[in-house]
Amino acid sequence: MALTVGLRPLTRALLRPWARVPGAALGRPAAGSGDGVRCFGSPRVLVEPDPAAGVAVMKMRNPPVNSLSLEFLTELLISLEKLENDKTFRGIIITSDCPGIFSAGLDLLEMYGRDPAHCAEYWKAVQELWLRVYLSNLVVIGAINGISPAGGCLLSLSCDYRVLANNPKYAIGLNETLLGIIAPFWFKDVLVNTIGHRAAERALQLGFLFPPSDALQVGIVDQVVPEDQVQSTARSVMAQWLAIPDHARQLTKNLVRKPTADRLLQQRDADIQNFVRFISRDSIQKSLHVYLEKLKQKKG
Ligand SMILES: CC/C=C\CCC/C=C/C(=O)SCCNC(=O)CCNC(=O)[C@H](O)C(C)(C)COP(=O)(O)OP(=O)(O)OC[C@H]1O[C@@H](n2cnc3c(N)ncnc32)[C@H](O)[C@@H]1OP(=O)(O)O
Repeated sequence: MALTVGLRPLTRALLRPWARVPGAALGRPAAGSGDGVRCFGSPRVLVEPDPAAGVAVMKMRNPPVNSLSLEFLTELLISLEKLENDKTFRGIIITSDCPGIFSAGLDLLEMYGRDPAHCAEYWKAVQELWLRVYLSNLVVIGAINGISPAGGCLLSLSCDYRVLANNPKYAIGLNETLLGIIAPFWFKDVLVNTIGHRAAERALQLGFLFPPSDALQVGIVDQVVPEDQVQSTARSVMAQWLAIPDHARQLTKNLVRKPTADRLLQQRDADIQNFVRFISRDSIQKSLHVYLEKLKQKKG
């Protein structure tokens, strides 16, 4: 899938070929490789390749909470595009390097107090990441090792399979209404596709964040395992998926997912304009302010 990112110079600069990880991560041998295979990535995305298996583990590390800022989204896109275009890889495992947090979702500071042009650029990058993950030709498995609200949940839902760590704190769901905002139609579509219409209707309106047992029951994740088994389980599941011939699996995935993706592809600009109009409203900015203050006060 050819994707073009209409970004400003700052973010375009990040789209240079395959930045190497600075500092300690640079050239660190990939876990379990033992043969000099090197990790690569960018400041916020660490990629551990296992070429023999055809698998790469992509670790998100945008501390403290892996919020999906514009820069982070851009780095994720670069990593995904690189892996997609490298015939070595047939599957990726997306996981977090931030303890207890998979991703806190979209970065509220990219939507609060920003001008319309920035909000538009940000939303375009959010769309781009979703399309890239959702329509990836690779097998994409989410090894969800932390809480995963809103945009973090969308990222998880866009994987082909989700393994969640069994920790009651690791809730997952589209909780936008709790912030006084709404999940866009394509977030909603993916949830409906995953858990069904009625369950999605309740979950979306009430902003449910499902703890692991409920998440499994409703089907928002495929498997719940002890925390120390998340990565190994994701690996075993990957092996099952990779046993299927790529062309057959890819065409089938496309058949199933294309209609959902097309709904956004047919109206991307209108969706951006709608987002900008919505998020710029005084009442929505006030809601975001209140929510951000709550997050601050929680710290005491
Ligand atoms: C038409 C369509 C219109 C709109 C569509 C918009 C769709 C939006 C989708 C989204 O994803 S909105 C984001 C939803 N996310 C959340 O609700 C999660 C909020 N965060 C939390 O609940 C908690 O931070 C936590 C993830 C449970 C982690 O808790 P912890 O106690 O470990 O950390 P703390 O709360 O102290 O946070 C540390 C630090 O990070 C800031 N933070 C947290 N989340 C975000 C975020 N999503 N964006 C930006 N910043 C975030 C938090 O304020 C703290 O900052 P500080 O250190 O400066 O105080």
